[in-house]
Amino acid sequence: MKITAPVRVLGTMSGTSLDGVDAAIVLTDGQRIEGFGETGYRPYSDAERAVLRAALGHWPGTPEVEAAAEVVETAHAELMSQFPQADLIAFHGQTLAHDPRGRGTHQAGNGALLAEVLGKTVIWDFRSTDVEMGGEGAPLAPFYHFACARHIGARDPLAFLNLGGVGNVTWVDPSQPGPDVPGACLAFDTGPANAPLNDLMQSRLGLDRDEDGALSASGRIDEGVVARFLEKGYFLRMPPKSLDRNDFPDLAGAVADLSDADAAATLAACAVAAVARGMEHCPAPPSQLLVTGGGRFNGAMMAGLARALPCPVEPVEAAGLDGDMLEAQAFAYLAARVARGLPTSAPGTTGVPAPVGGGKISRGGT
Ligand SMILES: Nc1ncnc2c1ncn2[C@@H]1O[C@H](COP(=O)(O)OP(=O)(O)OP(=O)(O)O)[C@@H](O)[C@H]1O
Ligand SMILES: CC(=O)N[C@H]1[C@@H]2OC[C@@H](O2)[C@@H](O)[C@@H]1O[C@H](C)C(=O)O
Repeated sequence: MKITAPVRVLGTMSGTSLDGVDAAIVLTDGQRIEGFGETGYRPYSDAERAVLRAALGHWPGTPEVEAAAEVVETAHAELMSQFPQADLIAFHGQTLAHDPRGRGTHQAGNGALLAEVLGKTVIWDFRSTDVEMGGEGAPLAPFYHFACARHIGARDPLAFLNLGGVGNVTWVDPSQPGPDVPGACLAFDTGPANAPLNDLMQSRLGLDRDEDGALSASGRIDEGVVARFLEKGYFLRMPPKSLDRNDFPDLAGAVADLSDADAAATLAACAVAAVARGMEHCPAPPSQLLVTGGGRFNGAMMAGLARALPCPVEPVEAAGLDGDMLEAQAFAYLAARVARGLPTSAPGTTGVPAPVGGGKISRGGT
């Protein structure tokens, strides 16, 4: 479909936390955000999550990935069918393995199949082209962060932080003419965010997460563990740079001897310290840090960020945005850009040598 005016794009995202699929409608022409529409969520069942978890780190062609793809496709088809009003659909899929400098990047799920089942145009496989062109393939939300900065009327540089399973930050200068020009965006993954804490809660207490960060807030931070964590090579690399969910396998072992509360406090502090270290790369001090993703509900992480950073730290809701849906919206926005032939990443966001548009377009119906 050729976009010339704003269309209703349904964006979907299945994040590294493996909790479920988010869906959100954005009215956009791929440049401006004209409005927001309905949203939805389809959680994975425990059995489905186990299939996804078993496929983490595996590559296409393995039975683990095939089983995961089926789970992802079924969940997305169910959720997407609840949005008959969508003109266009964005399907991110589930990242199972991400190794941009080695084997590439893989998001499970076949968008062509979804296009056929739903009878609508589906845009998918957003990351491969960027990686093929020498980029990190992630993060991809930054161009949408730029559009959000414009949408909320920001004039001074600001930063968006996503605290999902992994953390990623985008420094944005909304006074630039577009997200792909040099100096408009600097983005990268900050480090592990909720994933190690979730894994700790699961293995020690059989819980999915540290609700509101209560356990983290009750413990004592082991500063030695945090200091050793910051010595990892990843933090010495200049951005742009990206991570796979399980790129810090030693972190669980580093808190193994601590009490539940102290281990949780220390893992939350590692997530915060990684962000604070990352923010040192900002080209100019941001006027504020707007936090999206589930970690904005973790009181210990938010308090830690407020202590560590010189600028105000607030959830994106403070600016009228929806922190539960921002990433699903981001892929809706990127799909509109793909449909228009506009770039979706740039040297400042993924390290790709020149702005590039990713995404496969699969047409459904007649
Ligand atoms: N009320 C809450 N209290 C504490 N933590 C929470 C709460 N709600 C969500 N979280 C944390 O946020 C995580 C989900 O965040 P989100 O949905 O942003 O991640 P994701 O999109 O799966 O990951 P990514 O952005 O890395 O792909 C949960 O797994 C949990 O750790
Ligand atoms: C390879 C991949 O799926 N990366 C995710 C992950 O989750 C957070 C962080 O790591 C970010 O790089 C990215 O997701 C967001 C939505 C992005 O591309 O902007």
